[in-house]
Amino acid sequence: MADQDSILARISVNCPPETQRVLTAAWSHDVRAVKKLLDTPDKARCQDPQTGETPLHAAIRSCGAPSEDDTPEDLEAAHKTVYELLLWGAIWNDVDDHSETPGCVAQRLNRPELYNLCVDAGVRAEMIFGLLDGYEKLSSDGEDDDEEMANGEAQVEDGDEAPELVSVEDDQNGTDVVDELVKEEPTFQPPKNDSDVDVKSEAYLRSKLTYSDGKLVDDAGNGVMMAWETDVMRRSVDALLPGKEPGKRILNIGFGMGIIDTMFTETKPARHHIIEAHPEVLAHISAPDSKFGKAWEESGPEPGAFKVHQGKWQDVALELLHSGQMYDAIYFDTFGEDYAQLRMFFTEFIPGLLDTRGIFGFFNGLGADRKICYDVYTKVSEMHLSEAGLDTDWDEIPVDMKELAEAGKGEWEGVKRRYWTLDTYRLPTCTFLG
Ligand SMILES: C[S@@+](CC[C@H](N)C(=O)[O-])C[C@H]1O[C@@H](n2cnc3c(N)ncnc32)[C@H](O)[C@@H]1O
Repeated sequence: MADQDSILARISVNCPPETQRVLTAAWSHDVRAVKKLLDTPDKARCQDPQTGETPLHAAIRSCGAPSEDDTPEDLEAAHKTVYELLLWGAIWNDVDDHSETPGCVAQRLNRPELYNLCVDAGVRAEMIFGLLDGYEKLSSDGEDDDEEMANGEAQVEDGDEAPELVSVEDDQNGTDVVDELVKEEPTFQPPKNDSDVDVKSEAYLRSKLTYSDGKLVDDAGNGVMMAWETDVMRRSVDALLPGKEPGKRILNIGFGMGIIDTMFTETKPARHHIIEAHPEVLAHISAPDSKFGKAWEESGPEPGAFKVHQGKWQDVALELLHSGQMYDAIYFDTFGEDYAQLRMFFTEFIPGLLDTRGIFGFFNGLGADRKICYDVYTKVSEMHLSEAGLDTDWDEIPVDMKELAEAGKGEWEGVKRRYWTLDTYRLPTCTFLG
């Protein structure tokens, strides 16, 4: 086992004794001790303040890579420990000081059974978040609560902070004010990485964009669209229009560099609608040398058949829905929006806009900066798609990582965030069930 994975390297001398006890029990797969120590979810979520090791990391890491010394009993004990920790609310995606989640450790050590337990825990957690999200929207002050919670989670760096002096006031008689020394436990500060950049839709739609060298980049340096995705776009067109018969009705959401729209025009559709919201992309579309300007719109088989709808899809698609438009192929690829928006498109728009024999696809970049997140989101999106009455086929496409392997280099030169890190793209093809 590499040094960085040894118990000495992972449980630091600064680790509070209670956390140390849970980590050590998890590390040695002592299921009885783990059960005894875990009496609240907090315990299953404890972290070494220096290494960020959680009991879940410890239980997986201590297995090491598969070896001849493994016995079925060891593996069963490891499995049971991980299961017990998850039962007690251990968090599937906490990262340690090497920016690894427990699932990343299982993947690196080639422990697929433990990796799959982490994926399943991730799916459960994200499905529950999805439900809570839905309920939050019903509450008028949900957003404030969220903000307060986020602010309240400020973390203490390192273990050398001075104990904090707090005043405890007795409200009953208003007189008894006691100053108490409260020793705050040090907490782990996860390392910052480039995937922490949070792009917000409204800010993106106001940002300045640059088209250059096979890239569309916003003013914060985020890659909005990149030429390396051309193969994914080609395969998406193949999946959406098998046989490439002319005369299909196509809706594409998000123009970007116009890569997929150019491919769609080659199939000679009867209707080709594009929805785009960014003013600079729209200016690019209507520039004199654009293939999608006025002349293209006027070249459609009937007025309005070829059209760039200006505005956010949330508004435009609603109008299309209300006016009874239907499509044989719909593709969705926006930028700066969270998964909740995509899910809303699945459940609230696809059933009305897609012909019963139509095909829907989307750019599947969900969680693509970490394999376990990608695997979790594949399952979560498949479940939400089936809620919308859709059956999903996933086609695995190899991605040539030669020019994509290192942040800031190759294709990523001039791009802040490496939003893709995986050598396989999972392409979704969705059709109505039954
Ligand atoms: C990743 S690019 C699309 C790339 C495209 N598939 C191609 O082949 O070039 C995303 C596009 O979605 C647009 N967009 C982002 N949010 C949007 C929204 N709410 N409504 C409509 N378009 C949006 C962006 O401005 C951008 O042009």
